Amino acid sequence: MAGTRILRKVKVEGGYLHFSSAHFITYSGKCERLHGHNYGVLVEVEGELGPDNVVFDFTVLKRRTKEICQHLDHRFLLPLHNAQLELTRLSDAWEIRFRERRYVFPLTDVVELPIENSTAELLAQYICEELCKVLEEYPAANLHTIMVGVEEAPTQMAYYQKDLRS
Ligand SMILES: Nc1nc2c(c(=O)[nH]1)N=C([C@H](O)[C@H](O)COP(=O)(O)OP(=O)(O)OP(=O)(O)O)CN2
Repeated sequence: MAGTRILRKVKVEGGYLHFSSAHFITYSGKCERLHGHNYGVLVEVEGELGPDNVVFDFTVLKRRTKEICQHLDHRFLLPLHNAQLELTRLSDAWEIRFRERRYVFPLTDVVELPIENSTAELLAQYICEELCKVLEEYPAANLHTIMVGVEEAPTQMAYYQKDLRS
């Protein structure tokens, strides 16, 4: 029917869309012990068909998501806006204090993230916002939403979805 809007989805997942990082989160006034995850990432983009009969090019989406994963890979995920942590940037290291606990990580081993906590939810949001910056380089008038999922383990995943039309 003329004028009917058909929405489609493309998804990239698996392969090299992963990162292995160390972290801890704070919750309920407590702080987890330092540990790591092999995180998996998925991205879904929803929209109408573009001029090349694709919603968004898988190849580009994978490559740009991989770049973000590489930025996080083999690093300690430092939540810069966590009010429960006392953070001090030394000349060569980040010092992190939570009550009597004290961690010191070399700057080279840390990725500084503009988030409150390195939960899967906020990591998904961070990756999504970084991808949105990247998408500005491509024609995107046909796109409606983008969703990023971050898998901490096969049993647990968090998603963040953003409306690209508002
Ligand atoms: N909604 C969320 N809940 C939790 C998050 C999160 O990011 N979002 N994160 C954690 C912890 O960081 C933790 O790494 C995962 O906790 P948990 O699955 O309990 O830990 P285990 O791997 O030890 O669990 P088992 O499956 O029992 O081995 C917690 N919650």
